[in-house]
Amino acid sequence: MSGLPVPPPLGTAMLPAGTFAGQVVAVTGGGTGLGKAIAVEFARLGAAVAVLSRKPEHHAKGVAAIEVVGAKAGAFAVDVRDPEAIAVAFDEVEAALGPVDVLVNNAAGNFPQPAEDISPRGWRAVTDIVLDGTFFASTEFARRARAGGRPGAVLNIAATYAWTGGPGTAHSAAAKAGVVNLTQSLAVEWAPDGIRVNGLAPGLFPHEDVPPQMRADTPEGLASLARTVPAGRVGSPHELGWAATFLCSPYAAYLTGHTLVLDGGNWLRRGLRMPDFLPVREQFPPPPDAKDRS
Ligand SMILES: CCCCCCC/C=C/C(=O)SCCNC(=O)CCNC(=O)[C@H](O)C(C)(C)COP(=O)(O)OP(=O)(O)OC[C@H]1O[C@@H](n2cnc3c(N)ncnc32)[C@H](O)[C@@H]1OP(=O)(O)O
Ligand SMILES: NC(=O)C1=CN([C@@H]2O[C@H](COP(=O)(O)OP(=O)(O)OC[C@H]3O[C@@H](n4cnc5c(N)ncnc54)[C@H](OP(=O)(O)O)[C@@H]3O)[C@@H](O)[C@H]2O)C=CC1
Repeated sequence: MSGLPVPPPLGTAMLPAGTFAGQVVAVTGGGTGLGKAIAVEFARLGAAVAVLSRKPEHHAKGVAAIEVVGAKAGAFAVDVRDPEAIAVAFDEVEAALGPVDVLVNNAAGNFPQPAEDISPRGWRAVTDIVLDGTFFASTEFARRARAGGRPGAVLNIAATYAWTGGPGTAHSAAAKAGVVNLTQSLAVEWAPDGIRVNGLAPGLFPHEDVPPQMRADTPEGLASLARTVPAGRVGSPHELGWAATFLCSPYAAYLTGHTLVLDGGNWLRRGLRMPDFLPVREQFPPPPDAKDRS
């Protein structure tokens, strides 16, 4: 045995068919990577899915992937850093598909860089998208659900370095830590309204849309990444979709305020004896065309 068993293939149902029939699910950043995989799993279970993000080319990819599994889809232009634009996008989703029942806060920005090299605008871009964007979208969702007397579910996509921090991720890790904490505050505030708020923290889930600095493109690169994980492999995006649909489903009706880690045991692998320490500047050397911010 060289690790944990492999999962069933893409397309295998985990929850009963129609679990989200008649529901509208909004996924921020649902046109690429993990957001797209999550959107597709909701669609497979009967939801109409709204993709909320900035770029038309990502809208087209998300809608195509959702429609392929036979579900209704729509794409709506929004920058989650702008609360007024979020309100407009929710109006548009309601007009096109109906009121949102499930919100997945998946949109993120990230670029690995030593902390002292992150410019103020770079810091704000990442933390505004990840933490402020999650807050703005969640509160817009909850105000509408409460006004309509509808229950609902919010799922916040975190990362395992939310608990540990880590080299090259000062901005992203701080923002994700805020997201995990926000998940807990909103869960307790909104439980009386029938709104559950949970989180999902992925480990290593490489895919074609992740920015070049965070990619493992070659088979050798992927194999070497897999060897770093106790499970012996990286995650498949549809596995994240299964966890996401479970957390937002009626089968998790008593589960709120929890952030589930899905990482093949990776964040627990620290031992008494570790590989030689590699300083952040050796892990993430500046690209040749990097701006000189000194
Ligand atoms: C190997 C397996 C995978 C491992 C994954 C590990 C964990 C992954 C976690 C993730 O979150 S993956 C998600 C990553 N996805 C994205 O980042 C996609 C979207 N990204 C963006 O849109 C940009 O990168 C952005 C910067 C986050 C936001 O874009 P925006 O248009 O608002 O900003 P800009 O005006 O372009 O830039 C603002 C500011 O940021 C600086 N900056 C941008 N990119 C970089 C970079 N690569 N390196 C250094 N600095 C960067 C940019 O220069 C601006 O600052 P100033 O120059 O004006 O000071
Ligand atoms: N891939 C991995 O291994 C890991 C990923 N994660 C998390 O998983 C989630 C998905 O990441 P992943 O799929 O890998 O990355 P992607 O880069 O593929 O996805 C990021 C998405 O966010 C959207 N987005 C970015 N900025 C904004 C904004 N200002 N407003 C609205 N949408 C925005 C982008 O769409 P657009 O450009 O159209 O706006 C894009 O679809 C993120 O929360 C990430 O932090 C966590 C740990 C590991």
